[in-house]
Amino acid sequence: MKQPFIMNHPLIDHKVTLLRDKRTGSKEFRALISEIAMFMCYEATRNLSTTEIEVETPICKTTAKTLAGKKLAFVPILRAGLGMVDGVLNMIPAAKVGHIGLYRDPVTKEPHEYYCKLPADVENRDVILLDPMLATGGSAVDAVRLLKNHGVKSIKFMCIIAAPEGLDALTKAHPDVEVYCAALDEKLNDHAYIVPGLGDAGDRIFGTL
Ligand SMILES: O=P(O)(O)OC[C@H]1O[C@H](OP(=O)(O)OP(=O)(O)O)[C@H](O)[C@@H]1O
Ligand SMILES: O=c1cc[nH]c(=O)[nH]1
Ligand SMILES: [Mg+2]
Repeated sequence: MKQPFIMNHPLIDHKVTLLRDKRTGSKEFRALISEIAMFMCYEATRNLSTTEIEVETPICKTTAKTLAGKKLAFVPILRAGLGMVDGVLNMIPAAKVGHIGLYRDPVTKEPHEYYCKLPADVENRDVILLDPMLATGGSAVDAVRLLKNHGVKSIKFMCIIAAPEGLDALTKAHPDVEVYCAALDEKLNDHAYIVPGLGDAGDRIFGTL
């Protein structure tokens, strides 16, 4: 089983603290989610393969690295995952974007799928699944299953805050998926919200509190 990659970086910790603050309004919240996603994308793409090409600088000809290998797709889990999309696209503008719509039933906490639109060639792409919150893990487990049912073989999951329960569920169900998170919190409360967490990410991004 792969260990989750916890960002552990002062700039990210600072931004996550601002996200947690209940006084942070939607405009700033959205900007912070996007910035954190951009930083995280840097780590999640660290092992992309490169190849040498010839390039002529104003000084001389040389060989230099360029991205090689498979193409990427970002797949946000609606709604909250949408907040991470512009940050990661800032880093990799050529990536395709798929969407998986899931909402968590407020009573059972089980995820329900309501939308799925993926790039036609998704099975040939490295997919980075995006959702700021990994709580019980139900939504992430289902989203990864959906991607695998579409033939995707290489999947990374990027979240901003994870609960130990969600990490456990995701790594048990999908041990092949690498997980990147900005912060690993303490636990879930009786309503399956992350403690201390940041509240409901989707509602805070879209102002639907
Ligand atoms: O790990 P889990 O227990 O499944 O919980 C995490 C899910 O809950 C939230 O979505 P929500 O259902 O609130 O939908 P929203 O993004 O539309 O607000 C969050 O964005 C995750 O998708
Ligand atoms: O703490 C939580 C749990 C699920 N979804 C959220 O947005 N926040
Ligand atoms: Mg929500």
